[in-house]
Amino acid sequence: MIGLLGGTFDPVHFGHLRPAIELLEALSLTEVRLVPGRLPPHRPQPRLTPARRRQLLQMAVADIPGLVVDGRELDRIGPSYTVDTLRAIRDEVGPTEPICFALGSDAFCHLMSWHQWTSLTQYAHLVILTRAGHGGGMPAALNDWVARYAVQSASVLRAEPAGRVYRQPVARLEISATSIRQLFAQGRSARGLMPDVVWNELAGSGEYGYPQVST
Ligand SMILES: Nc1ncnc2c1ncn2[C@@H]1O[C@H](COP(=O)(O)OP(=O)(O)OP(=O)(O)O)[C@@H](O)[C@H]1O
Ligand SMILES: O=C(O)c1ccc[n+]([C@@H]2O[C@H](COP(=O)([O-])O)[C@@H](O)[C@H]2O)c1
Repeated sequence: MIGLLGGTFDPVHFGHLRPAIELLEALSLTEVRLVPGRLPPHRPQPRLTPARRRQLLQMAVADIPGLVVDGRELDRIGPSYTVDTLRAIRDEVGPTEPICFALGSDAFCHLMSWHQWTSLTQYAHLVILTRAGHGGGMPAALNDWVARYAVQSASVLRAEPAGRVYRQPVARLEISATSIRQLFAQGRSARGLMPDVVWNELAGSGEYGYPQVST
């Protein structure tokens, strides 16, 4: 059973990595693939280029067994729709291998606006990760939909290739890429919020406006 965590990763931080590691262990996954999007369909375009976000992600996971980068969305032209990614991965792994697509509870709340959202569970299970600072607010219609597919035991995920919704509690880390970009823009340190190798790279390059040049 493999896991996927899609995102913008602008930049990657411990709020991505720690939940991914906990997911790997809790569901005994063979691997968790971090899948950076090239052209997020739903938000302002990332500050860093696709190539740079891929490079930083690769640096971040280099020493973490079980976490790998899947760059297929960066290599694809057009909006990075998750349904296209899941369909492609399903074709690769075959019809029986369970796939778990994980997403934070904040992202999950917007699921009904995603491209062909009802088809997502044709290809994968959806795993909702608890996210600090996000107090719920799931639309009633989505709540009803979840109730039809939700399972309480991870063993059910293993027994079927796709089609279920599961909640995985993970460490509540109040870290976001938005707040990290703000720290950089203010010339403040973001050390400790991401692997040192990523921090050193970003701090040294002046990306996100760091350090501020005083006039
Ligand atoms: N601190 C966190 N805890 C749990 N899940 C998280 C956390 N940060 C991000 N995620 C989840 O990881 C996935 C990718 O997130 P993304 O790359 O957009 O990071 P972000 O910090 O939310 O970025 P931004 O602040 O730019 O929106 C999403 O499913 C998101 O919900
Ligand atoms: O497919 C869609 O229409 C769609 C709409 C919004 C978000 N997503 C996916 O949700 C994941 C988390 O997105 P984000 O905004 O937190 O980076 C990422 O894999 C996105 O591609 C996908």
